[in-house]
Amino acid sequence: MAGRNPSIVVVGAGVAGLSAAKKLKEYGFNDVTVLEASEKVGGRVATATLGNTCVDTGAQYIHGASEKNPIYCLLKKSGVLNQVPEMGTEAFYSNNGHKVDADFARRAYEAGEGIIQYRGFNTGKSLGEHYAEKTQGVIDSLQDNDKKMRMQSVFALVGKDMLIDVGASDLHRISLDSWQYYINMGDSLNIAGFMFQLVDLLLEGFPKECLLLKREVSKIKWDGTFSVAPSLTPPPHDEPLPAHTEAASDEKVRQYPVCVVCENGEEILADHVIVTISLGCLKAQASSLFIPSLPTEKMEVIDKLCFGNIAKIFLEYEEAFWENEVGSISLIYEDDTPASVSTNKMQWIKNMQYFSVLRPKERFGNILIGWCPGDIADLTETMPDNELSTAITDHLKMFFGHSNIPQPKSILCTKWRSNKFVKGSYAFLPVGVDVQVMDMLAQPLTGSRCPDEDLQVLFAGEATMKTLYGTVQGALLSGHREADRLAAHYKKTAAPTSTTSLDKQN
Ligand SMILES: Cc1cc2nc3c(=O)[nH]c(=O)nc-3n(C[C@H](O)[C@H](O)[C@H](O)COP(=O)(O)OP(=O)(O)OC[C@H]3O[C@@H](n4cnc5c(N)ncnc54)[C@H](O)[C@@H]3O)c2cc1C
Repeated sequence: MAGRNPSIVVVGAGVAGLSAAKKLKEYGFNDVTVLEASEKVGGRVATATLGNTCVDTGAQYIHGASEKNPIYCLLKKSGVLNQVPEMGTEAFYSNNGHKVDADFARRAYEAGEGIIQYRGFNTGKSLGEHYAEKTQGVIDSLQDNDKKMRMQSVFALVGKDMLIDVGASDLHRISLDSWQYYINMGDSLNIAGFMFQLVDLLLEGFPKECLLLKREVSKIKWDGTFSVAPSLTPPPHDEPLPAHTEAASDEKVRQYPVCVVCENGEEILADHVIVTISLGCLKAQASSLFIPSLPTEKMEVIDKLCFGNIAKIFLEYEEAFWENEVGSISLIYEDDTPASVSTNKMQWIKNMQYFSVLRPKERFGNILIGWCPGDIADLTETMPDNELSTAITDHLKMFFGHSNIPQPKSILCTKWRSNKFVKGSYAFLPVGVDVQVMDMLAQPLTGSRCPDEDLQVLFAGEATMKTLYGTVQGALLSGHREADRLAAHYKKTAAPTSTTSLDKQN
């Protein structure tokens, strides 16, 4: 196969799919087709309109805003980061209707973060077990009962926020060893309202005709021999149609090992397919999507890994009821304890403890984003807007200690779990599963005729990166990894481009 111009299909136009396609083009592969099921590109980097504003319904933080992070570098180079405002201050309120001393809350919060961000190495324990044990140690060491209570409630807040970071419903389900290979690229930077520009940057220079929207892939047939008559063989997208010559009609029938079938009946033959659909979609469809079926080990990994969910609830107000410099509002239940950090659908509102402010006001108006995790996010997706709006308003009134908090003029709740083409937010590692299984998910499938050489089905996407899963940079680098794999296969080297220097860091 080496020596011929391979046909490569990329399934999914999220960050992983787009970055794979862009990198393949940079390597000089010129028969690359991206098939995207929905009518938009970007996947979990997404926007929606609220009032007159465009909001990021998916990713909005650069986790690790440093030169080590290719997303940070890309957005910095393009000037996007110059538009991002300061984060703003943190405000804390208690369910007694009082403001909590921000210095105390911040210090207690940092102490809790120090404990919860522990990286376990083959402990086999849950994050919940570890967190309850270590925070109890700190609380026991305090003399003052009032301080014990206050500290405990902030530790619980840290635990609840962690559920949002992971997309889970219970700290006891999350493996303490989740981050043993994780690359810490630095502090997080909130770029709410600006993340989507990343998608435009990834699309730059990518031929539009190679990107096919509303193409839901329903079958990936591999390890076969598929062919079209020579005259029907489609030319690479950026080449003109060949003149119909003697040589062309003498050409042998070209054979491909892969046939990608779309829901609309279209079939695209390929030498390689890079599958970038989410773990949530793999869980739902892997058993019927691939013909022949995926190997048992890969199916087991898909089954074992968890795919969480979070909801972002955008609340737009006529006037802000928070102070101008505030960037986030945290709500503390005084009787919460770190040992009890898990969700309870009957009391779902108790997991609406974190609100970020969409800044700057001049650009976005008065918008708060309420966040909630796991099964609470699943629940809010199903709730009518007016019910959500009333419950959240009453909740805020209780914490702010006054009744003149208005109803939002508009509300928008994300629906990632019910999104057929995503089915949740991001992957997480449950207790008892070794994070190295993500390497198995990333393992390509080779044809049975020539297993050492015949790369056919490749896998990218955030859940295939044990060092960076759940992030945009994880998705981007997984796409590059698979493009590099094909380039190595064909012994190609990348043409020097603007993004190449970023990739070298990895
Ligand atoms: C609410 C939310 C907040 C987040 N916040 C952050 C954050 O602040 N920072 C951060 O770094 N990360 C964040 N993430 C995670 C980050 O967005 C993802 O890790 C990343 O975008 C995943 O990219 P991907 O390409 O792997 O997958 P996806 O974005 O899911 O792309 C897969 C694509 O495949 C398409 N597809 C699915 N099925 C088919 C099919 N059968 N045929 C064809 N196409 C198909 C989908 O439509 C989709 O476009 C967040 C995610 C969510 C949901």
